[in-house]
Amino acid sequence: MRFEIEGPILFTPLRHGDERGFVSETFSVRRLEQHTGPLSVVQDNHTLSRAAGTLRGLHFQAPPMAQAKLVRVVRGAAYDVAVDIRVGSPTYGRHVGVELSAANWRQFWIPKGFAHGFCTLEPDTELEYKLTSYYSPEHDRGIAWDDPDLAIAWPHKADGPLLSAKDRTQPAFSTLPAYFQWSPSQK
Ligand SMILES: Cc1cn([C@H]2C[C@H](O)[C@@H](COP(=O)(O)OP(=O)(O)O[C@H]3O[C@H](C)C(=O)[C@H](O)[C@H]3O)O2)c(=O)[nH]c1=O
Repeated sequence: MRFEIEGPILFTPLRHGDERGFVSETFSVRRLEQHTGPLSVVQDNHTLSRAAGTLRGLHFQAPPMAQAKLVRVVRGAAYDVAVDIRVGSPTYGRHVGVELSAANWRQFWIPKGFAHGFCTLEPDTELEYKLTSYYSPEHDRGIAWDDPDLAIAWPHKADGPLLSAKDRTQPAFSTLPAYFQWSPSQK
């Protein structure tokens, strides 16, 4: 599935079931490259968030260490969000939000030029996500999860999400430098 915002892709790999269970090709470069163009995955992350209502985001890495991400939930469920931060994009500042879960088996492709975050919907939620550039703390950047200009309807609890100290103090979207430029031909 594609969205009004050009770039993000949501898809569900097949699960080949039999009486033992199933086999699923959860990652295939040749299949993904048909939609994303040339791909070079260099890192795989696995995160565990113990409490439902844990929110990690909104994060991205600045060029030249910008990352495209392929996200899936292997246990539990999460509301996963990608925000268009490509200056000049007709959908600049708008976001796509999707529910990813071990049950729905969905995967979410988030190209470079997007900030990423998720809020868990169940306890002990685990995500695995593939990255096209290595982690670089010096290039780690963020935007406030609750920025009014982004107006993301996070499914956190009434008393607010569980956040890292870093995520409690991320800058406002309006202060974001032009890290990414949009171009019509971009995949
Ligand atoms: C992301 C990352 C973190 N770390 C270390 C650095 C810290 O010692 C510890 C926690 O890092 P941080 O608080 O940045 O982790 P998250 O809040 O989950 O950050 C991630 O959250 C959102 C969802 C993202 O898409 C990014 O991958 C990333 O920004 O793991 C590493 O060693 N390698 C890594 O790739």
